[in-house]
Amino acid sequence: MSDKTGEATQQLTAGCLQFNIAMGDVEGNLQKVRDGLQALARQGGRLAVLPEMWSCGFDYRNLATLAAHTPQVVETVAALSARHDMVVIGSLPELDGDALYNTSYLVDRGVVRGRYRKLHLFSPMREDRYLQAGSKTLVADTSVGRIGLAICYDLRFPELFRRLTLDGADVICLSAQWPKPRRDHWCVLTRARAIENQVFVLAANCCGVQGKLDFFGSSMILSPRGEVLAEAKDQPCEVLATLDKQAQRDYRAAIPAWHDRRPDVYGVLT
Ligand SMILES: O=C(O)CCC(=O)C(=O)O
Repeated sequence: MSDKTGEATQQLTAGCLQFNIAMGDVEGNLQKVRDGLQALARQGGRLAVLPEMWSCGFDYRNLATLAAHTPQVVETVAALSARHDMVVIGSLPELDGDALYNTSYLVDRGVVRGRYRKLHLFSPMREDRYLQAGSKTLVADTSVGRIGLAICYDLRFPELFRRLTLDGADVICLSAQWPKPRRDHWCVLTRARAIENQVFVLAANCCGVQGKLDFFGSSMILSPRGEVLAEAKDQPCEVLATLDKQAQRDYRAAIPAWHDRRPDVYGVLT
């Protein structure tokens, strides 16, 4: 599919942490992540994906104050990722000057390898009034392979996932707070993005109630064939699966949709 595989690990144990995000409670949420990463590490996890805005939720009124904690939160996550020999990905509020972003941080064994600012802000919930949109995609080489990042509503934009795959991602990690009643969209779209790009998709959602919103969980790990390798129910938990990179390469060779594309006719993506 791409010669930029960034191949590091043939068999990768990877997981999503699903929990109930307590609005505004940075220390409480951080403790859930400490516990969850430890549980994943005990089961051999080398890659962990956390939900969207996991440190505090969308507490818009206090977001600038809460975002001021983010550098410290990222430092703590970096220390945990080093201790557990892990790549950890999840979105947090980021304050840059006066601007606030919904930013996914990719931390690899103690080092921040990249940041991705959410491109598509969810206007039905006024995210675009409080936050600035990013303007760049991110695919990074890590100790577990080449990883592309996306956040929640981004899932509805196949062009982004195609771009990440064109840039060599073999795993795409999505942090989300995807509420009821749109579970069917979540299930279909995570699967579609995996199948159409022949990538692994790790999609971490939150669960429980936050204000008026009720979250169904269903964090997912999908194979490049679209098989559901692991799926959470609606309670706090971690889900894990083994990602077989050789099987991914074999499948891409067997169904060579990538080579058979016709961007000369229909696409500007090259
Ligand atoms: O697209 C959806 O249905 C949910 C998106 C969302 O809640 C978000 O991006 O925060």
